[in-house]
Amino acid sequence: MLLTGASGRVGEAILRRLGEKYDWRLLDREPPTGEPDHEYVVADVTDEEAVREAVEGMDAVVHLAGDPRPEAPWDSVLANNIDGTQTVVAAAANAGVEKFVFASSNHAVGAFETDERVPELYRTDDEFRLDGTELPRPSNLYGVGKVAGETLCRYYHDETGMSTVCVRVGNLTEDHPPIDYERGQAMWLSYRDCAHLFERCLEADYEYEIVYGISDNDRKYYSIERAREVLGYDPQDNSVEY
Ligand SMILES: NC(=O)C1=CN([C@@H]2O[C@H](COP(=O)(O)OP(=O)(O)OC[C@H]3O[C@@H](n4cnc5c(N)ncnc54)[C@H](O)[C@@H]3O)[C@@H](O)[C@H]2O)C=CC1
Ligand SMILES: O=C1O[C@H](COP(=O)(O)O)[C@@H](O)[C@H](O)[C@H]1O
Repeated sequence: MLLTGASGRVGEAILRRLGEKYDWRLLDREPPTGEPDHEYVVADVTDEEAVREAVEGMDAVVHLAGDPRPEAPWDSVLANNIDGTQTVVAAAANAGVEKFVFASSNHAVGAFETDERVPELYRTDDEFRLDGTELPRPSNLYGVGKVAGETLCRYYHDETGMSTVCVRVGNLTEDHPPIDYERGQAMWLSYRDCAHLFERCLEADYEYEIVYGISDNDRKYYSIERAREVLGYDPQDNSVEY
């Protein structure tokens, strides 16, 4: 399995629980901080030759690398998130990789959080839900880049049949949900559920999917039914318990 952006937070959550389970090849533009437990490629995801070599022989690719900042400027979104994703997904599809898992974001649909809907939307008794079938509605240029990534995944799935899942990740934090932040609590993804969700993305059978990546929070405006149904996602954590 190839894991891009392996040295970041999502990579850490995945490797902490799934490090032993799979034969990983890690890729990041930052060198490892210590002696890595797995093969480690230092490369930028916009480097076509390095990416072509990195996907060789891989059954699956988990693509996390990119600029994670909601306020990321366009030049960074364009290079790291759009060009980078195109480079990785194209290389994977051309190399015959079977499964491609893309870390999309809540910001692909963040503009559904209109002034009329918030803050009630973030609370337990509100019934509004996004389920992945809605049209994209990005809240910033970073979100636009994630929508582009989802569309690239759709295109390469249709071109080559590579199974592709876009996980609209909520707010990943370690140990407990964000404090004094209702939005973050409604879209909390625990480290444990994060690893489990990506594991299901590597194990389940699917064609092209968009799912939400959050824990089973009482307060939520993202449905996790599709992830349950198609991937067998069975989250254990809930921000209400903190
Ligand atoms: N952490 C979260 O709550 C959320 C994360 N995501 C997405 O998940 C992915 C991972 O996010 P985090 O782990 O939180 O970010 P992070 O910043 O901790 O990790 C990203 C990693 O990607 C690497 N990277 C960035 N650009 C690169 C490039 N051009 N080539 C090679 N490596 C590159 C960085 O060196 C870093 O190690 C990102 O795509 C982000 O947009 C989406 C929603 C929420
Ligand atoms: O996509 C992302 O979303 C989370 C949550 O967004 P926020 O605007 O509520 O903080 C963010 O923490 C993360 O850095 C980003 O990659």
